[in-house]
Amino acid sequence: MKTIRVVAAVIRDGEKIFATMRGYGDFRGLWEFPGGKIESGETPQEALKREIREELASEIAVGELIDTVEFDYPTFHLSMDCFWCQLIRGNLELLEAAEARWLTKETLKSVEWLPADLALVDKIEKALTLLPS
Ligand SMILES: Nc1nc2c([nH]c(=O)n2[C@H]2C[C@H](O)[C@@H](COP(=O)(O)OP(=O)(O)OP(=O)(O)O)O2)c(=O)[nH]1
Ligand SMILES: [Mg+2]
Repeated sequence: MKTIRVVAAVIRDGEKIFATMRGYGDFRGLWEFPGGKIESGETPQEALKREIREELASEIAVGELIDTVEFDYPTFHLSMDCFWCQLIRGNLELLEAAEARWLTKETLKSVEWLPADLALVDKIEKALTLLPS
């Protein structure tokens, strides 16, 4: 099975996390973290900054790796590096996504996530619970 290498940005602002809904394709209507496929010659961090420019017309700072998600979809294997990120510049314009929300630990599971994201969302929920208040 072919492996697709993807990077995803978990953009955090205090207690809130930014999530987007896919507006097209097989996963239309499901929620994800913005990002996309790593192109040849790019580091994951470079790919992520490029994707956020392309999808959201914004600049991010890429922080620590949260997790590398490994997930078998029916037609491909997904290997996805997920990073904590912060917005540096721009207004997170939805150039591709159908919808976006800032979610808190209370509302993180109120949207329907892509199947590969469920374990990651658990990890993020725990991290948000441990934030100093
Ligand atoms: N960006 C992103 N992709 C995810 C997540 N979870 C998940 O299973 N995926 C899958 C869906 C896609 O099959 C794959 C790559 O995502 P993508 O469609 O964003 O790639 P891309 O931005 O390069 O878009 P394209 O040019 O290929 O249309 O990763 C997630 O949280 N964020
Ligand atoms: Mg994308």
